[in-house]
Amino acid sequence: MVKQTIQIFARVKPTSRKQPQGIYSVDEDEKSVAALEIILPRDLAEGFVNNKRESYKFKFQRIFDQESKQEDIFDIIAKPVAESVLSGYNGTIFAYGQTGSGKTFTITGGAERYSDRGIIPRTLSYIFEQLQKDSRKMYTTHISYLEIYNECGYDLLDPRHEASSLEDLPKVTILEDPDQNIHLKNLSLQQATTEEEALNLLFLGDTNRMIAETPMNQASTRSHCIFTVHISSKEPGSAIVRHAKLHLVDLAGSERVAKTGVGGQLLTEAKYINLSLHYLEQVIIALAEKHRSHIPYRNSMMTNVLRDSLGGNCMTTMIATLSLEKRNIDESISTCRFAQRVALIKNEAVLNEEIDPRLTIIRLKKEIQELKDELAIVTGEQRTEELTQVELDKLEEQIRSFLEDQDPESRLEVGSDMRKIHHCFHYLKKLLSERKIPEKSEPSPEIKDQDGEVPLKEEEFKKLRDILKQRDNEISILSEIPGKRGKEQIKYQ
Ligand SMILES: Nc1ncnc2c1ncn2[C@@H]1O[C@H](COP(=O)(O)OP(=O)(O)OP(=O)(O)O)[C@@H](O)[C@H]1O
Repeated sequence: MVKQTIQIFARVKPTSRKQPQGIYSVDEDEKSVAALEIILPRDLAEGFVNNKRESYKFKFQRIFDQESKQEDIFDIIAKPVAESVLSGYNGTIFAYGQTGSGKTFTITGGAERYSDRGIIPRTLSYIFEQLQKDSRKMYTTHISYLEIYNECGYDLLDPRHEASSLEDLPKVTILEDPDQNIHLKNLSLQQATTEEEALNLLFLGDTNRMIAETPMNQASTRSHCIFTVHISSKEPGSAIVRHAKLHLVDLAGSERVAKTGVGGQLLTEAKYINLSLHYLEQVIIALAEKHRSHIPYRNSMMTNVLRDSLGGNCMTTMIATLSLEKRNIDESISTCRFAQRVALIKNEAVLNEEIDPRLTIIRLKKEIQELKDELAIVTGEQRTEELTQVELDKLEEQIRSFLEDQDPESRLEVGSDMRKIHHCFHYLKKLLSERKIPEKSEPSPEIKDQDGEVPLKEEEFKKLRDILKQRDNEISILSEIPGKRGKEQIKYQ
């Protein structure tokens, strides 16, 4: 088991306009962590969150400033997570930040240059490279791509996506088993045997992804997307299979509704996004609190799906994307605050191992066959599953002649074949049930007298009474004739 708090990183998006001096500073000198200081411009400070403060300082594992390359992001953030997924642990990387701060650029990448490839294509490339190198194990890789839009789940890899409108597509729903494991109904798992196949699935999903335009961002994604790589591994000959999932999550923009200046459908979307991010925040607050027993995962689809990634069996990393321009200062501070809370959450990642039932059946079948072969050598006859009809008839004939035999010493010899022994009992039971079994006569209970002695039977009693009577007579005769008494006495001596 690996116990670890959620790792938090910050990435600052390059600004197109000339950046006013002193909006933020990065302090990398601190030993294990880096600090990002956001300095409030004088004209903004008044009426802001806390107008007495002039700056806000936030700690991160590392801060990627405007010049950082996609390659650095992969090497430092994603590669260690991909490595632990290859060893059998669950992993999650999620990007959180306001619209246009670079979440999609970081997770998926930009389409213009090859070097702009983001975490997903680079991770796929790395994973397949490692799988090819490792000949000790057999691996299977599947991809799923889930979009959560207005609290409903959609399968981005559903081939009907292009032909149907979103409402006509089957919704992905959450099922919970008795062990509280989450299963997603209607979310397909597509096998990918090569990097190319996996990349094609990513492109297919991205094409299907919901895109809407807002005044703030010309191509802003209004949904949460979870790209998942499922890896199973097994050593040849072993029945133990390891399963690990890697969630790469691009959340919808975290900005507050009021600022985006949208209405109608987009306002509805924004409310849903805000609500689900609010629930995400609630889960994170609950997890960060000590001794809190109830975590409100069930409030939204996203927190349900990411249940393991937040406070569960997973190694999780968050990337706070920041667009540190003057107009975005408040959103940037709120993103950093969110990250500080996330950093308090402890996860416990365990190796996800299970015994493959199919392989166990194959192994047991092989073992049974070997035992049958051994038995056939010892008994000289090939053992089949059931006794044949000829064998059954012969056995029943044997039982009947045993029952008819009057010799008390006679025996029923069927050998050590358990199938024959069982059949004997069944057959005897059948015979007994067909015949009327006489009811047993109850023996008369022995009645004890007051002294606890068992009374004599009537015949014995009669005999003894007669003897007693005879003795009485003799005594009375002897006592009547005194001379005769002495004579008798002499006679007995
Ligand atoms: N680090 C970066 N380097 C160069 N361009 C970037 C960087 N980050 C973002 N961009 C560009 O900024 C624009 C907005 O970025 P992106 O679409 O990734 O934002 P987002 O946070 O995903 O927004 P949304 O919430 O709408 O999904 C894109 O054109 C993207 O190419």
